[in-house]
Amino acid sequence: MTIRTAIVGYGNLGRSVEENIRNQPDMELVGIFSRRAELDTDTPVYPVADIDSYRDSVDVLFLCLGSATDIPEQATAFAASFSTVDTYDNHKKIPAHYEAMDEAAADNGNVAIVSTGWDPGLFSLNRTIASSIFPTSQQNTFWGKGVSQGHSDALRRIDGVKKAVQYTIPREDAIEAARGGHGADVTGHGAHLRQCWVVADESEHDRIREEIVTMPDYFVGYEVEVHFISQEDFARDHQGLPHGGHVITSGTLGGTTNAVEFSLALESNPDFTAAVQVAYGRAAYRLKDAGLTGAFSVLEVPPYLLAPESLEELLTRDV
Ligand SMILES: NC(=O)C1=CN([C@@H]2O[C@H](COP(=O)(O)OP(=O)(O)OC[C@H]3O[C@@H](n4cnc5c(N)ncnc54)[C@H](OP(=O)(O)O)[C@@H]3O)[C@@H](O)[C@H]2O)C=CC1
Ligand SMILES: N[C@@H](CCCC(=O)C(=O)O)C(=O)O
Repeated sequence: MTIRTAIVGYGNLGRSVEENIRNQPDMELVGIFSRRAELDTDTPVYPVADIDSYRDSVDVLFLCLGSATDIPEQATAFAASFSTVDTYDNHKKIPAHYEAMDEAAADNGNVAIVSTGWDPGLFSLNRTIASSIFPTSQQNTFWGKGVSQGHSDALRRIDGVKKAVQYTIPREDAIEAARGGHGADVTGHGAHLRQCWVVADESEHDRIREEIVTMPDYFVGYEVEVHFISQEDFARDHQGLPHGGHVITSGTLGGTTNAVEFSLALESNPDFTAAVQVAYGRAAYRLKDAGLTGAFSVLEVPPYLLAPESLEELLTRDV
């Protein structure tokens, strides 16, 4: 059995999904759908406007679009025609995204796995598992230092921005406080600096800075630095896409203090995010094959469905 996959949107994440699928034993890549006519790839490229004519030749469509504007505007139309897997990461709006994808997918007999990746994604799973272990717990999430693709995409959607990247920088003292069980006063907003490096014409700097610091969900409430630099400096200093972070949970059980920490250290945020997304693609295929439809979050997908191995093999190897 070969799962016939396709990609919509060919940026950092789309390129990493393409490369990842090449190494999957049970998947093939039918093509890439893009708004742009020409892409630098050997994979067949099709106009996204024609995507519906490929309904019968694609089992799972990977949505590799930006979360700031693309996914809210386009994702439900894709879910009406295909089983999909996305990495939508605007946390406040995930419940509404889930509901919209559920309706679009269920009405058309498809599966939509939403908000995979690592945060949301593997961090979400860990937050739920760790907090379920304790009757009461203290839980803190830290990101970085690294490139948030979601925040960088949001910067690039501002008119006049030619290039942009956003580094999320956590306060080390806040991480240590959480590890010591003293994270109660640590908030996500207070524990991170959002550092933006932007290329734009000088006449636009003031307006762009204002749009960044007032952007809801992404920047409001955080300490934000905005640095305008030249194309040359951007090309020299801001090509890497590392990231990572920690979910730290602690609680007391019968008078003893116990802690759980889940950490990621990623040399490439898109390569890792793509790897998670592709594994959930296998699950999407299997859920649909089992007759299920509608939206699923990572909390609702049994982990064995992610693996190419059989449940019997996993019981022997991993349990
Ligand atoms: N859940 C998680 O853990 C994570 C989630 N993400 C999510 O992934 C999303 C995508 O990130 P990323 O791939 O870095 O975003 P990009 O900005 O690289 O790509 C987003 C879209 O922009 C278009 N695009 C890309 N490059 C160009 C270009 N040179 N010129 C014009 N258009 C271009 C592509 O669409 P088209 O081909 O149609 O032009 C693409 O799908 C983020 O918004 C984030 O939300 C990322 C990391 C972790
Ligand atoms: N969704 C993030 C991954 C989690 C890190 C994060 O949320 C941040 O740096 O703000 C991303 O787009 O890179």
